[in-house]
Amino acid sequence: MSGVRVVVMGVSGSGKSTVGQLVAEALGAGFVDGDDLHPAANVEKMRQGIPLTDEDREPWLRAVGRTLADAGPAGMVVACSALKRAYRDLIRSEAPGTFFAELDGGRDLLAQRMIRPGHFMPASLLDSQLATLEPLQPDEEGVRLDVAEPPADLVTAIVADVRSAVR
Ligand SMILES: Nc1ncnc2c1ncn2[C@@H]1O[C@H](COP(=O)(O)OP(=O)(O)OP(=O)(O)O)[C@@H](O)[C@H]1O
Ligand SMILES: O=C(O)[C@H](O)[C@@H](O)[C@H](O)[C@H](O)CO
Repeated sequence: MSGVRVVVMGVSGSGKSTVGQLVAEALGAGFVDGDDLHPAANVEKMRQGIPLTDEDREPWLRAVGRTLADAGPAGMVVACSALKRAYRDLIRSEAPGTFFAELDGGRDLLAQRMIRPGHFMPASLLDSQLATLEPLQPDEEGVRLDVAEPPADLVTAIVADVRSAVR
């Protein structure tokens, strides 16, 4: 039997790695940071300040979906931007039933949170991330939350929603 499948999604700096890890701990599930599944060429492109294309993201999204699908009974949480509806459809095609927790915030707050010494993602890519983002739609299983809230509150809300969705 497969366990819960959760993607914590949002643009760069929205907190998906931070919150995703805590959600995984709270659910007793595994955690993978989607950034670790990117082909090296994608990371290099982002480091150079060049936005990824749909074609760049396709193999990566499949890897995200397979990571969710291959999880054991404990389940899996993946932090993945999953910016477009089509990207989430691709993930769901590999891992049906995936729950998406979207972290949304205003541009200024996100820009502040992208200032992380040593991180490959330059803050200059925030506008293309926001332009690409297609928020979760009403027919998609998931929840949208405001990243101005403290991580612990976001985790409590996501865990409650995931539990009621899989019940
Ligand atoms: N809810 C929050 N409240 C305050 N600070 C937060 C919150 N969530 C994340 N942060 C901080 O914001 C920064 C960005 O968070 P994080 O790296 O988790 O984002 P991300 O979406 O995974 O970004 P990326 O995809 O670019 O790696 C980090 O310094 C993190 O500690
Ligand atoms: O789809 C994308 O453009 C990428 O996944 C980015 O969102 C980054 O990987 C991530 O946010 C790193 O900071």
